[in-house]
Amino acid sequence: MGAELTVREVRHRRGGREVLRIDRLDVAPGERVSVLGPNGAGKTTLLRLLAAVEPPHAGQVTVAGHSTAYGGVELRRQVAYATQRAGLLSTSVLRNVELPLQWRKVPRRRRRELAMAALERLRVAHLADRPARALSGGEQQRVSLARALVLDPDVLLLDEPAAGLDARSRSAFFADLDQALADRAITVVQVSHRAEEALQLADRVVVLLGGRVHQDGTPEELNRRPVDASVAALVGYENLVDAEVGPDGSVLVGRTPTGLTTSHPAGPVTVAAFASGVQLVPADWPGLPVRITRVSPGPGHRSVTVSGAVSLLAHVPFQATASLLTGGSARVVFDPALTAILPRA
Ligand SMILES: Nc1ncnc2c1ncn2[C@@H]1O[C@H](COP(=O)(O)OP(=O)(O)OP(=O)(O)O)[C@@H](O)[C@H]1O
Repeated sequence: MGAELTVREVRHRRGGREVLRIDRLDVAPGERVSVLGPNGAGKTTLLRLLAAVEPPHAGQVTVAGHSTAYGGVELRRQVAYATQRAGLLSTSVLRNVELPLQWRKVPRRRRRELAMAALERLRVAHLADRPARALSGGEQQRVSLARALVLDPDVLLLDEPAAGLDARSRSAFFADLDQALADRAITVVQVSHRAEEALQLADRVVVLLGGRVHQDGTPEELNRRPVDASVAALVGYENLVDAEVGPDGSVLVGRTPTGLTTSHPAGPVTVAAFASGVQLVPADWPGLPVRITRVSPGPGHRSVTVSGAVSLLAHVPFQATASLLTGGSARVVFDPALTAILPRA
């Protein structure tokens, strides 16, 4: 059973400056929470407090009902913390994973069995005899996770676990991590500044901005209903457009209807649109009139930038782009399923 984590009225300073201010944050036993925030948002600071590396300057953090202020061996046994750098020792991979078991005085044979099983779970058992420092970044991340999981912790804290991996290795890594965690009710908190990482594995995503919780919801809620433009940008909405809601609920840019409607009251809003939700239609169709300023190939689509009534990035499927030429005219229509209407700050 994973452990419950609680954060209450926490204030924490670094270099004389308050960098974390969280009144309340709870993580239920077995829950998987991602903390998403830009560089410097306070993510690592929060993990360090949860890991009892340091106590908060004010307030309280508890793990399984015990305050981290007192540290303690029992608390450290329950929590595994994989820091941003894999931090492996310059011995063999197997030895790196065995070491925490040796500190716990696990007999040698059992140690080996458990370490090999952990390496197998992360698909790196074939590297057991290799020097740990001579591995690729992705291999080191896997070994580091095997080392964290070998003690069967109640809580796993992960700081940017897939940092430095390419897109393909990243999704393979998360798939294997998911598999490794599948039969365990372990509480997981992972931090990342990339939405595509934060949204994977998570039951819940906590958005941290300037040391404060800005939004707390399911990956679905974050995607569909970011609370404002800063969260929308973090989630990956490429376009943020100033717009107005008319008295009938229609959304206008300038005075031109976008085709979107909303239950927001009349007044200024921001339209957040994924580039894949921006459709370009012929210039004599209804929509926002634009001129195509650039067309460039992207993975599976063309990236098209437009300006005019609105400046936007559109991802247009290859087969639909034959008539899209730089300098040409078009109209923009939004796909409501890939668009969110947000209050304007
Ligand atoms: N040793 C330190 N001394 C002074 N300020 C620090 C120190 N470490 C971090 N900070 C500051 O504390 C704030 C929070 O840092 P933290 O490392 O928790 O952010 P983060 O969200 O994890 O960032 P990143 O994504 O870049 O790792 C930042 O403004 C940072 O500049």
